Amino acid sequence: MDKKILIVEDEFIIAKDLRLLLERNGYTVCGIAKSVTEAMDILRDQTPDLVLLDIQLKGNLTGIDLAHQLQEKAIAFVYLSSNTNQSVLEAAKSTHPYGFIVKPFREKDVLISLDIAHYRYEQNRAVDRRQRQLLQHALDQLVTEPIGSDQKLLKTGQALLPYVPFDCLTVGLEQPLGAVSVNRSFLRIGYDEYQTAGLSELAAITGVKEGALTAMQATTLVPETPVRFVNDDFKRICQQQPLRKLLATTFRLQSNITLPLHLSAETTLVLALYSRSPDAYKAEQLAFLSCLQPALIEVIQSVVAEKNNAFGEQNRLDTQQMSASAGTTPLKEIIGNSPSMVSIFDQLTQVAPYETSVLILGESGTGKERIARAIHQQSPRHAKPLVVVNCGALPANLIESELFGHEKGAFTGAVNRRIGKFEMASEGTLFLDEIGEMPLDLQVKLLRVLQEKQIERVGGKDPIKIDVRILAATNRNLEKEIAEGRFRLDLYYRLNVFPIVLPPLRERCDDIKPLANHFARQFCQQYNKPFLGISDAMMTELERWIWPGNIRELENCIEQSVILHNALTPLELKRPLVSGPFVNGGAISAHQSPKTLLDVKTIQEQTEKDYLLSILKGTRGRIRGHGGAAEVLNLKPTTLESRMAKLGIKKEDIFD
Ligand SMILES: Nc1ncnc2c1ncn2[C@@H]1O[C@H](COP(=O)(O)OP(=O)(O)OP(=O)(O)O)[C@@H](O)[C@H]1O
Repeated sequence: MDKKILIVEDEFIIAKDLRLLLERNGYTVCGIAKSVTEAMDILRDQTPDLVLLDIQLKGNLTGIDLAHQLQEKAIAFVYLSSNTNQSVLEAAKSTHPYGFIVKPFREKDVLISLDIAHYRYEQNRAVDRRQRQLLQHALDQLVTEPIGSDQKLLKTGQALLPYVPFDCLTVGLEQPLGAVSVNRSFLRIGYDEYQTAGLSELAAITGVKEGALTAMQATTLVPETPVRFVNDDFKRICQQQPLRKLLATTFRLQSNITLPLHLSAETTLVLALYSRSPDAYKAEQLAFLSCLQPALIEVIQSVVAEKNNAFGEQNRLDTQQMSASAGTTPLKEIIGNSPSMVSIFDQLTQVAPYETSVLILGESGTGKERIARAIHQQSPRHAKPLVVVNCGALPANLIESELFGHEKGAFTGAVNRRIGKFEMASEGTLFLDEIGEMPLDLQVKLLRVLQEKQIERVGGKDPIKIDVRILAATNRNLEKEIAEGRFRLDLYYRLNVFPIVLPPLRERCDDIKPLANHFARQFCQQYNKPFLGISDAMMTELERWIWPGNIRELENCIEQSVILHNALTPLELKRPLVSGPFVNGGAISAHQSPKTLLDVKTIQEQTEKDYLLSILKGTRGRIRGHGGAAEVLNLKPTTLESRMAKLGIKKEDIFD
């Protein structure tokens, strides 16, 4: 075996037992630490293959704090705990452990968990190597591709996208004097659609003059090495760098990786990837990009060589919508172009080719099964079956034989031998829908099957090897289920290797229109009726509704309208949506994400209008003098009046 393990456990007896157990099975225990400080001391001299990590430790710091350090060092770790507190679980989950062993544990559980952790670690490394090779190849090809500079920069970003997804990519060149100019920004507005902005365009969108933008650029320091800013670090860097803050607020960006590419002794090109998720970027992704710096430098040098003035002089207002494949998604049957769906497509494309288990989470009717089907379709197993099991719909006494099969005579009524779903899905994919509904005793059996990769038919004697990829879904909050004792922590960790969280339809209003058109076209075809579009009135109603039943409810509503519609006119809503809360007031609501730069401006103006109105209401419409709105806002009264006129704020709005 010859693998080095570090045990971080403050209970002496457990730590000693673990040491004996591991050594008995050929592992080397390179140390036992009772606290994070002791563990860090050991890690200064030793690099273990894996760390067994208790969550509650002696001292102020917990195992979760150490996990963050281990992540940075790319050392695999497995939690060892009996803690089922929901917030602790959430925090532990966010550190992406390689496994979770629940105390008290059996020797076999520990050994299997370690095997799985090593396997996953090796697999991750192999995937990483393969991804790097593929990307290296794609970048090498780009060097000689005869395309324009913007297109080449964008294609460079697109090549990175499956490995390091982004919502906005900025490319800037550090001038010999030290100032950086953000010369090109590519804002992602669809799965494969981008809007390009130069410096002057950025000035137009943000309302900050070009001169002021240039001044902000001058204060933006270029990092020497690649850096990553997530969560609070991102907020902090935005406070220090006004240009970053401006980009972040304008495009709602929340995390970033910045990659300095040193083209020569004096010239550095800065490539920055931004995401709308606060913790989009992991340490591994930073390491991954760092390794690719030489290949990226070559591509950029080819751009600079082909078009020497590509950066310095091309900052004209230049709005372009660039699209590699005209707004299509990778999966035609999954409709959605909102930023959250684009992010789901990115995750799906990332995980589909591998053997990784995927846990799909989301409210009922958000499309979990559809995503599972798409993962199977995009995987190397697509020619083999996808078997779907609804764990919630099976009677408890039948579920075991349904999953694992049974031998003839195994129980009353078992007149023939029967193959279970695991065997049916052989070499394919098994989708365990509603996994949160599975009875506890079966969860234990399922975990063993997943770990040992073999099943036993009910009433059978010999184990049968299985080769199945597992996808699971639930609309339940599994952390809460665990905290309340209805779901096993270790099974959760086994399944939750790659979670995909589907947002409800009310959080992605941008998708309502394309989905409605898609369903209307589909049902018109099914009911043999002409499709002449959806009336504006109906679309407005659809976009205002909060959709408690999600996509399935929208689908039913459209079907009903198609059935009841018999005129050669656009589709109308035949039955009103039952009264309820509306979400959207105007053309672009706060719930919608900006799709174009114009949308960004509209949202900004709306926000400003709302803000000014709230102040004006507070001062009962008084603008001038002591306690007036101008004083509150620290503006000249004439400036405030002209802003009000520009935003169309009238007296009636203040007193309505
Ligand atoms: N993005 C999408 N594009 C087109 N149709 C979709 C999309 N998402 C879901 N649907 C449709 O909406 C309906 C509900 O989807 P699905 O059954 O996948 O949801 P679910 O989350 O698995 O629901 P449940 O939790 O109730 O099992 C289905 O008819 C599906 O075809």
